[in-house]
Amino acid sequence: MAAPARKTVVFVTGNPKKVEEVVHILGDQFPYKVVSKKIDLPEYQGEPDEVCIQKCKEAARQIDGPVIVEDTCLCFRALGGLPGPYIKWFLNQLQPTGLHTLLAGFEDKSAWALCTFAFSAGRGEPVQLFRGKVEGMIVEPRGPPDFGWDPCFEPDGYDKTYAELPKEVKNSISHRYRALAAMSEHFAKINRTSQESKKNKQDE
Ligand SMILES: O=c1nc[nH]c2c1ncn2[C@H]1C[C@H](O)[C@@H](COP(=O)(O)OP(=O)(O)OP(=O)(O)O)O1
Ligand SMILES: [Mg+2]
Repeated sequence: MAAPARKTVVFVTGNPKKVEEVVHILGDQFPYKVVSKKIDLPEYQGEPDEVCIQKCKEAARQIDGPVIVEDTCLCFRALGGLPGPYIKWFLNQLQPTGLHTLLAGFEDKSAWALCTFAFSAGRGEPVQLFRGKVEGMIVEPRGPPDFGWDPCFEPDGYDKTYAELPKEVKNSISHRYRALAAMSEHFAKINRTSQESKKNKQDE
């Protein structure tokens, strides 16, 4: 018998680099078939969880079916966690070099990258969040400027920036990897539970 078709979930993002990494990280292990749709959702303000919930509700409203979205923060310890969810505007105006200079007056160059994925089964359905965090340092940019602030973020335990690390390495340790691992684990658990209950019914 053919395997049942996997359900589809739409990853809504305006950022093709995120899509590349998500596809690479998930491979075909994820219970849903992920397709991406390029929509620039509003850049909401607030705490990271709140931003993600609003973003996901808007995506579910537009797609009218299962969706995932994600929001990425880069938080400087010396600045009390800013730019955080506003990193996109800081990066646009300052480039990675300027992000490093922003900390010139501070001894503490530590930062953390936080990725939050949000899932909703459809319009009006609840939103579930999955988070991944990586601690590191803000350094003078090194490596190819292919993706956002990658050249100025050096994850703890490595002497290379995200931009200098091979893609396979970034994608096996990153904030995005960790958040996706949490999301995959959640859906794998749901799948196991529903298969067990099906089996129990058959055995009755
Ligand atoms: O792994 C990353 N490595 C380097 N830079 C990154 C990464 N992940 C996001 N970024 C950049 C993109 C954007 O300048 C900001 C997050 O803003 P964020 O709103 O989440 O992304 P976005 O607007 O580009 O795409 P989306 O349509 O999914 O909201 O940090
Ligand atoms: Mg955005």
